[in-house]
Amino acid sequence: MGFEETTPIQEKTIPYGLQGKDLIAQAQTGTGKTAAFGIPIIQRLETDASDIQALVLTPTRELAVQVAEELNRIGQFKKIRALPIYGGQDIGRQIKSLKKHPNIIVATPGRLMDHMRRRTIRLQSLEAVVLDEADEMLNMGFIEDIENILAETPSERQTLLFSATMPIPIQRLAKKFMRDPQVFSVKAKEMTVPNITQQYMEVQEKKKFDVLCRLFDVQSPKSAIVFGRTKRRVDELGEALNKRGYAAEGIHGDLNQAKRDSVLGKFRRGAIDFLIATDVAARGLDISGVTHVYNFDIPQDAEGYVHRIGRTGRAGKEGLALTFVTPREIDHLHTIEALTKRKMERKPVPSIGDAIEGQQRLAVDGLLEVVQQGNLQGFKVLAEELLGEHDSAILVAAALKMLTKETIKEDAIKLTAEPPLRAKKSNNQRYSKGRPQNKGGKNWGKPGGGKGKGRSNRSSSNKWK
Ligand SMILES: Nc1ncnc2c1ncn2[C@@H]1O[C@H](COP(=O)(O)OP(=O)(O)OP(=O)(O)O)[C@@H](O)[C@H]1O
Ligand SMILES: [Mg+2]
Repeated sequence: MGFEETTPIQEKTIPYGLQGKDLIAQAQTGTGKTAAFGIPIIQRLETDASDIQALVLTPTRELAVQVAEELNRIGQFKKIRALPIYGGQDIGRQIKSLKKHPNIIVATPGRLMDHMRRRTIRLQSLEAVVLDEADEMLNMGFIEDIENILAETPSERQTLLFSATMPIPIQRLAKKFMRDPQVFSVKAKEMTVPNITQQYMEVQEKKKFDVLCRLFDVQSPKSAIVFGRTKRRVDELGEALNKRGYAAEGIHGDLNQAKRDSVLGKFRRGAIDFLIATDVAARGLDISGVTHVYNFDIPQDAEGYVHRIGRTGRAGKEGLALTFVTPREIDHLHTIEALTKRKMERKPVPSIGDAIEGQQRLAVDGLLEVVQQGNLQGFKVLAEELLGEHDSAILVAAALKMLTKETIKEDAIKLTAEPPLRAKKSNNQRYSKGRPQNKGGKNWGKPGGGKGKGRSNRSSSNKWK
């Protein structure tokens, strides 16, 4: 897989995982938690057992697919097979695949329980259960389902909990169905990785859309995720961006699965530059090359913030996260900062002039790239002819004008306003109590390493430090 060394969380947890011990592991987004549970589980499994031996639960369908793919990559030479089981997919097809005896099931709770009721999945031989995004899975929405599922599994199973956020009350709750778990958690100060630049911008609700477009023009992100609060917001925003000529598509829970798959597929392939999403895409998704995350609407809480911005800056790469905050939401922003113990840098709203300048810069870059590629022989005669009749600076200026995206007309588009989010009472106890076991690996988290840009990141030897 091109991995050259373990990440800190892998180094800490794999030995315990191999011993079959229970674990609660909190480590920053994009630091390889999937392999941290996947490697020891796969190492311990028997290849020729016909029962399901391990179960991974995830909060979303897309994450189930992604985790199953990663487990299949890890287990390929041992011939371990992981099967994703999730809602929105044809159940008959799933039953067929289940008959081929996968070793590991990666499931969303609802569809799994459906199979349990039909007796098409039995969990009586399970060796290990993983809750990926454990705090989310143990949140109100899922807890009952999780309890029902765990009740059907052997009590001597290994239970592994992983997430980038693990509030103390959730850890306490989790211990009830674990056996003397080893806890690895990061200090609140290190909840986000340092390679994500965190900024915010104070913007009035009705100005957000124009400011977003200007930002796109100034920053020209290669690949960005824009998070909105509601499904309506995502729909409207996607449509509005298309009208302005940006390659964007939306993803949220009301779209059918085929649509969700196709949108995410296009984004992964780079066929669209902007993914507009609700929090359905906030957790776990590992899409290489996401350079920017924009919080068009401020997230509900600090956990949501950590996961959303964690879609960029993964595996040691750099990323930029920018959060819009309306004047009435400033307090809410400060409660998020208080929990992550990290300040976001305040940025001024870019002007139309900045946007135009950004577009012109982009045109210049484009022109210079073509110059560098060379192979212009076919145009040279024409060029010389033109230069005989016109001033050279005028000619280049005209070419640049043609290459520059037309200045946006900031009118016409109106999104339905979202009411401001109110700051909840700050709850600093959520992370600061208890003793974080984060000894060793002291360099991890400090900027300096992992600066290598571009594709070859996986082979730069100190990227995890
Ligand atoms: N030891 C390693 N060396 C290099 N790359 C790695 C290593 N382990 C994992 N990766 C890669 O790092 C990326 C992020 O991993 P992963 O998705 O498991 O992160 P995560 O910690 O689960 O993040 P999140 O909290 O967002 O779910 C993946 O592309 C994965 O293949
Ligand atoms: Mg993950």
